[in-house]
Amino acid sequence: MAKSAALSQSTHSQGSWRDYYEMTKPNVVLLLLLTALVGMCLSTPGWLAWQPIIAGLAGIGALSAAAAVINHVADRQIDAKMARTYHRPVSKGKVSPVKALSFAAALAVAGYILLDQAVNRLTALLTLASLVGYAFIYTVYLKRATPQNIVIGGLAGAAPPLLGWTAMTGEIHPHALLLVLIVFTWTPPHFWALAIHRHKDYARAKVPMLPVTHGIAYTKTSVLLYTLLLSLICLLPYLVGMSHGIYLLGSTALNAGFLYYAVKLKLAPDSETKIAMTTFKFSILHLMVLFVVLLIDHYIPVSL
Ligand code: HEM
Ligand SMILES: CC(C)=CCC/C(C)=C/CC/C(C)=C/COP(=O)(O)OP(=O)(O)O
Repeated sequence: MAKSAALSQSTHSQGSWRDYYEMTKPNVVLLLLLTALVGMCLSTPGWLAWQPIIAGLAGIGALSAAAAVINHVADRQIDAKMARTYHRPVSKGKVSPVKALSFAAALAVAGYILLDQAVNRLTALLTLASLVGYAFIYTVYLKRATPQNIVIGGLAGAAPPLLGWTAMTGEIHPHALLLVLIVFTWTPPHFWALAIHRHKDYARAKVPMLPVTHGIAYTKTSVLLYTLLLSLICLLPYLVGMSHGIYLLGSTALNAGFLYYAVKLKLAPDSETKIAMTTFKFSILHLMVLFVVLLIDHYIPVSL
């Protein structure tokens, strides 16, 4: 379903607010903000002041959204070749690259100034570094260069718990890095499950994602091994005394679920990719509930 013709630069219309909203990848940004909020709450024993929470989330959200918009511009040719993405506003020609980049610049400048002035400079700089990591290092370079693109590039998407933590304390704490490590390890099985389902898309667009370069069987094994690694890493918050009983039980149940799907995926025939999509969807539920459980456990510390 190649739609390269849709790239025609002469057909740009105004683009509706919906197009601009879609370019910010709102669902992804919402989950990123949940992980940032949990980083904020876990940084401090008691209740938090509202002002840095609101300013921190607005600033991190604006810079994340800006990164997503830049991704739409940088990837417009790739997106136009894939069934999943050909309808995106920039690849379809509904919003011009210049307008999209102006929107991204406005979001990025507003977000940076907000973080720098109303939160702290460390958080502003780390969030800007995450934008550069995702929008430029991952999107422009790694994505086209190596099947390890999302492993390395995943660091930017994993940063928000640390950004939330530094927003509250102004310091980089090992516990915050542990939360980053959890999201970092979660990213490969999250993405490769989808990439298995969409491997033909990526092959057509000549993007060297793991299922394209190393095959479906190897990618399934990688999903399973990273999910196993994730289950072990998720034990660390309990083992270092950062989290308690509710977290141990909740995270164990969630990781058992993720492992169940990863094993089912590995055992399914390579031609059957529906289970890959189920695994991908579960990965999103997994991370969302895991961070909610971290939050509940922080305020209700039950000893086990
Ligand atoms: C380099 C790292 C990552 C890659 C390559 C990646 C890739 C993807 C892709 C290709 C999709 C499908 C989007 C679509 O359906 O059009 C997706 C969906 C999603 N991702 Fe990721 N992801 C990454 C990191 C993250 C992180 C860190 C989070 C949140 C903490 C996240 C949250 C989500 C959510 C919530 C969706 C569903 C979006 C929707 O339904 O609109 N992802 N991801
Ligand atoms: C400031 C900060 C925290 C920045 C991080 C921003 C961010 C939106 C991270 C999420 C990662 C993500 C959705 C990758 C998919 O990109 P893709 O191009 O591989 O997927 P696509 O084909 O769906 O566009």
